[in-house]
Amino acid sequence: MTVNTQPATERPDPRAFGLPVVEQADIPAELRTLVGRVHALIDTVANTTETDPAVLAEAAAAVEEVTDRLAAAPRRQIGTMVRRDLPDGDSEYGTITNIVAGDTNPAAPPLSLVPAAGGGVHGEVTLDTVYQGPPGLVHGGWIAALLDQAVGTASSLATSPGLTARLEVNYRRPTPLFNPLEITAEVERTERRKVYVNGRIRVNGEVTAEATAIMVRVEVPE
Ligand SMILES: CCCCCCCCCCCCCCCC(=O)SCCNC(=O)CCNC(=O)[C@H](O)C(C)(C)COP(=O)(O)OP(=O)(O)OC[C@H]1O[C@@H](n2cnc3c(N)ncnc32)[C@H](O)[C@@H]1OP(=O)(O)O
Repeated sequence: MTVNTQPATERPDPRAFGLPVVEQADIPAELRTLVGRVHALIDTVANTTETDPAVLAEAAAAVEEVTDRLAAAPRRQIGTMVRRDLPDGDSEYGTITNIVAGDTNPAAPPLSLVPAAGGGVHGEVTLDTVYQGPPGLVHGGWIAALLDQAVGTASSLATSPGLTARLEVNYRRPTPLFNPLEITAEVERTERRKVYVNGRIRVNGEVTAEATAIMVRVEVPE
C-alpha cells in the first residue's frame, strides 16, 4: 500500500470535526522566523552559564514584555489544523501546534514527513540539547514521540487519520544529538479500523530505534 492510496479529496476535512484550518502558505514568514528565534531562546536558556542576577532579570523582563505584546492578539482555537501541500501534489492536515511537527510550535523540532518513493513516509531532523536525555543522547520519550508521529502520518496518508492505540519501541542503539536522524514509517496491513504500522530511526544508515504500532482510524461525523 502506498501513501497515495487515498486521494486528499477523499480524506476527511478537519472542518467536519469543527476544527479551523489554516493554509500552510498563509503562515507569515515573520511568524516562522519568530518560532525559530524562540526555539533558539529555549536552547540558549537551557544551556546558559550566565549567573549575573541583573543580566538574568533583564532577560526575563524582556521575554515577559514580548510575551505580553503577543498575548494582546486572540489565541488560536485549540485543535487548529494546518493544510500542507506535499511534494507529489497531494496534501495533508496536521495540528498546527503539534509538539513534534507543528509549524508554529517553538518547542517542536520540527519534523517534516513526506511520502517516500517506495511507499510510506520519510523525514530527516537534527535534534539539539532541548531534546537531551542521557548526556549527548536523545531522550527516549522523544524517540517514541518521533516514531509516533511517523507511524501516525504514514497511517493517515495511506488510509485516514487515527489515534495511536498501541506503540512499541525497541531502543537498539543510542540516538545522538546533533546528527541527522532519518525517520521512516510504512503501513504493513489494515484490519477494519486498525492500521498496523512500522517505523524506525536511522543514524548514518544504522537503525537506532524501531517501532510497531496500531493506529485506530477515527470515524468521520455524518
Ligand atoms: C480529520 C481531522 C483530524 C486530522 C488529523 C490528521 C493528523 C494526521 C497526522 C497524525 C499524526 C499524529 C501522530 C500522533 C498520534 C497520537 O499521538 S494519538 C494520541 C495518543 N493516543 C490516544 O490518546 C488514544 C487513546 N485511546 C482511545 O481513544 C481509544 O482507545 C481508541 C484508540 C480510539 C480506540 O477506541 P474506539 O474508537 O472505541 O475503538 P474500539 O471499538 O474499542 O476498537 C476498534 C478496534 O481497535 C482495537 N483496539 C483498540 N484499542 C486497542 C489497543 N490498545 N491495542 C490493540 N487493539 C486495540 C479493538 O480491539 C478493535 O479491533 P477489532 O474489533 O476491529 O478487531
